Amino acid sequence: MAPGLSAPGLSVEDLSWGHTLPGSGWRQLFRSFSLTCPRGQFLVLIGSNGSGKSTLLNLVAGTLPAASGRIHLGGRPLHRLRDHQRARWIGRVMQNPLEGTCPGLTVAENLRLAERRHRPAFLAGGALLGALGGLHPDGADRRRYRELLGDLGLPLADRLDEPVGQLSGGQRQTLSLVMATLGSPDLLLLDEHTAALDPRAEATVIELTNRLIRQLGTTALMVTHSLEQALGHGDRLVMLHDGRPIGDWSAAEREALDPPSLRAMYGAATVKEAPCTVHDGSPAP
Ligand SMILES: Nc1ncnc2c1ncn2[C@@H]1O[C@H](COP(=O)(O)OP(=O)(O)OP(=O)(O)O)[C@@H](O)[C@H]1O
Repeated sequence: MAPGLSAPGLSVEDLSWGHTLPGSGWRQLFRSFSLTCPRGQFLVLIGSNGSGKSTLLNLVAGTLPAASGRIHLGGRPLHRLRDHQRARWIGRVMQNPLEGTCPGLTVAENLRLAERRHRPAFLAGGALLGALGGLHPDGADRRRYRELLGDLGLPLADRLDEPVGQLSGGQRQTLSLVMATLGSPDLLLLDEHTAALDPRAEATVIELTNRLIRQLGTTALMVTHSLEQALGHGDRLVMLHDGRPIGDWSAAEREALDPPSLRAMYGAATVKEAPCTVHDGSPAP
């Protein structure tokens, strides 16, 4: 388990959110949902289709407004911040490699863009000033990026001037991950970020994911459908069903599980009811 796990990380309290169903029905997906992750915890989220995994990430990221509830990150009330303020503290990688990067811009320009997102423009004397200059990376930027990518052992270090549209899906997802973690965000949200990759690229991206999370001490929520990933990565595994946590295991407790036992739990009929509130990865009573 990562060090410093007693510091405040992510806290979701009493979250409610629902959606209309085809026709005129209503489904209350999250009802008084709470989840606490100490700082630096790497939490893996699994669950059947429609169980609310991506929605939970969207609610935490603020891209979907919650009907009610409070979300704090490192003690900051995320639910009260504006989008650009939240973006400073949260890095995110989506499932589709095309979503996290701008294909027409080069690798260096994409990195520059990500850097600016984490340190947005500010007002001084009535004028809007870019905290880090323009979009075009200068010599110092390029040296920094080459060093960063080189230190991470990524061949992208030699491809700074290539348009991102020319990279493979795996390379784009690698770049998305580096971009998402560039400003050392307090929270990293990973939404099935390896699902569209071939096994080799998946292994590269998941290894880099582990390394970056540990290096930066970032709290992370990773959604996956891969039971192998769920059983092999992270400090804690939570299973959602119908907007409720129905399993919550520490890395040590997870060792008693295997893919067939997890798969069996996906069927609601075989699932033991669990309370809506889970804290710190301790086993549900
Ligand atoms: N913005 C939205 N408006 C209305 N309904 C939504 C919205 N976002 C999600 N939903 C609905 O909420 C439910 C949960 O969706 P969600 O994408 O969170 O599931 P999931 O667990 O991530 O599933 P999957 O594994 O298939 O990606 C679904 O029924 C979905 O249709």
